[in-house]
Amino acid sequence: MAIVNDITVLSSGNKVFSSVLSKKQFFGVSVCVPKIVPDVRVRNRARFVEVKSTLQINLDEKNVYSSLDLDLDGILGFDVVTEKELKEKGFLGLRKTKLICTIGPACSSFEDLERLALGGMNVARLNMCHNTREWHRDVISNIKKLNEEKGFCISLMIDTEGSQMYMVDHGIGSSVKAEDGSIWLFTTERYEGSRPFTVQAYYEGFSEGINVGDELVIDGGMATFEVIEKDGSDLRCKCTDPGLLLPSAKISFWRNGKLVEKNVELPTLSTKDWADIDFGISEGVDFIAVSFVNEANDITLLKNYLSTKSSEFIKVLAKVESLESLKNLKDIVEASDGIMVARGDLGVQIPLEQIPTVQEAIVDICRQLNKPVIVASQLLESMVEYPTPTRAEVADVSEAVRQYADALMLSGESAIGSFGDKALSVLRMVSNRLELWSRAENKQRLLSQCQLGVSLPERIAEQICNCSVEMANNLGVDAIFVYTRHGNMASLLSRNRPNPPIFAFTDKSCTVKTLNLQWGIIPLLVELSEDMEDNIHRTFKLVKTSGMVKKGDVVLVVSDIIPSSSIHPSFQSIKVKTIV
Ligand SMILES: Nc1ncnc2c1ncn2[C@@H]1O[C@H](COP(=O)(O)OP(=O)(O)O)[C@@H](O)[C@H]1O
Ligand SMILES: C=C(OP(=O)(O)O)C(=O)O
Ligand SMILES: [K+]
Ligand SMILES: [Mg+2]
Repeated sequence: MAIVNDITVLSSGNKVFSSVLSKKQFFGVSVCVPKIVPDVRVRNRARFVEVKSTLQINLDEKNVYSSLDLDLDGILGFDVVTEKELKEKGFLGLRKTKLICTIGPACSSFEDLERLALGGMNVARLNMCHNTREWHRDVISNIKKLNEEKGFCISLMIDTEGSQMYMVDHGIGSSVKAEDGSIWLFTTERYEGSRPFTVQAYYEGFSEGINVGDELVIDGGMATFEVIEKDGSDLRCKCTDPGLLLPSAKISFWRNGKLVEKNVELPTLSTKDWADIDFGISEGVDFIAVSFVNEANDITLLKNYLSTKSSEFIKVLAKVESLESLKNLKDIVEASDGIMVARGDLGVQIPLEQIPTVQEAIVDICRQLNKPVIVASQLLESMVEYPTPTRAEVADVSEAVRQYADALMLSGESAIGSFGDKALSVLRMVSNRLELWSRAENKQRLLSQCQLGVSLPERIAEQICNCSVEMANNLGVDAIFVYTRHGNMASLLSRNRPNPPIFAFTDKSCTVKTLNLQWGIIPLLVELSEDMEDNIHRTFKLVKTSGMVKKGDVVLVVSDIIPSSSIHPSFQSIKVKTIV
């Protein structure tokens, strides 16, 4: 069977072909068949079209005629990056840990984004704290273009600004040093330019409830002051631990070694956040990450809002970055569609030495409760400036992978750094390495699971997934195939962190985008019918034609498509199939 690669031109006169293609959402696709091939497999935007019925194609420019058979049910939505990885490394070499890049001025052009896409970016994050909506809109349109025209599968996430206490500025744009014993005024007064030993505080109520004797800490320990006088809403403070004051540095207050919680006074979603959320809805993003979540209700409120806008398919992620969110962790995890361990701000609200254990606990509870979890901030911070990471950073990334986080996130490394691509490749290589190592070490170890399902069908689905993973690991199968509409079964499989990759076949593009964030899942868009035998038959044929599997490969098949009609019985099952 011949493969036509690098398909570029379709003569404009070829109405038949383009209309047939557009029926399958191949909008604006151009195809050129360079020579007459009797049995041709057309590779198109990394989707495989199986050739069957006859079409006469006339390519004027090249004056070539060819006869193609197109089986239009036979399209496999495979993204170019996974396809390449699969060819190079085989099933077990596929990376399980997903990668997120924050998009900023250093990586926002189409070419920059394409490089990140090729480097394995699964999700692009837009931090609404920075830049204009127009700027973000351009990035979104570039990402969509990459997906549509270049065969990538990148999901989109917006991250709300939230309300937070920070210094507006000390007026000079760069950092200033606070010397030991120096006296500084933290004021809510607004003025232009700089005043010596004066810092503008962003939030009007920043000093409410603060007493003389309390500690004012900059950026989780960069510098520390003691409050020596209150003057209206201003605070006069003496530097007790010298350090740097960076523009927009974060402020926290401490009393007797405990955080004075100011965050709870502020609304989790500000007026600007709601406007950004509306922007996200209209742009069709896949995830909204909510900053400074304090309680489950913050998430429920947004989820309810999304359903009134018929946008409930947008997944809501809670950023755990306040002391309050740690107190309400389980409820927040249950209410949300996923969690981000936002270590940047978390490190301002809890002592730094607690971050590693808190991270491990959050990652574990999320996996138990079947919610994807992202480890974020400062993973490779030194790479904002330097082309290689520190050994300690590599150890930190490895630890997050070893803990089985679903995804790792780059912030400044990609947004403003000069070595974003390199930082991404460090994440990719460290993930791959650690995953291989974990697999070798933990071969027979099953992860402990709590029971989530309440109803019998829910419990059956859960048991099927737990047992499937045990079987898959014990039998050493090459891949797990799961048929899933909303991704539930795929995610229950992923919760068990199996050795082989999970190929999730779904007919919903929003499910594809959601599953992109989850550990070990390769989502594939296909047409699914209610006849499961037919689905299996068709997809197996497709994966064989695409060269994805070869003779002798063993695949474990799991399904939870529950038909709406009674013609086909409910189909929840496990099968093991050998490719013939
Ligand atoms: N869309 C953007 N436009 C301009 N700069 C950005 C953008 N996104 C991120 N940045 C820059 O990258 C840095 C790191 O990003 P991030 O960690 O998301 O934000 P922050 O540091 O504000 O928490 C930011 O401090 C900011 O300087
Ligand atoms: C990811 C984080 O949030 P942001 O970058 O928006 O401050 C964080 O605080 O770690
Ligand atoms: K943010
Ligand atoms: Mg934060």
